Amino acid sequence: MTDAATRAAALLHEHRESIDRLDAILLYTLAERFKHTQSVGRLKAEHNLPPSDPTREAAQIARLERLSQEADLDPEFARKFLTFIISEVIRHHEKLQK
Ligand SMILES: O=C(O)C(=O)C[C@]1(C(=O)O)C=C[C@@H](O)C=C1
Repeated sequence: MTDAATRAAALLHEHRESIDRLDAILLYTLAERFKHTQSVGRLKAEHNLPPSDPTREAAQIARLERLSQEADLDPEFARKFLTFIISEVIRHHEKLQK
């Protein structure tokens, strides 16, 4: 291997270590979020509240779009990501209401 290729391989390894560390953070963060939403789902089921709350979602999306601009992340990606997670949460809430 040339020096340049060795340096590139070392850099790739470092980036991949960071990526693995960040993926773990994302996963644990998501698990913690789901613990809170499970509690919300139980509360909603106990009090006959609807699984989804579009007003709350609109506020969350607006906030995330603002944050993603500050964080230099594509706001459209942030919106799709949150919408994907919330749709899974709503599915869990609906199951609790059956
Ligand atoms: O805050 C709520 O009411 C929730 O049920 C949680 C949550 C979310 O995952 O953030 C999920 C569904 C609602 O439509 C809005 C928000």
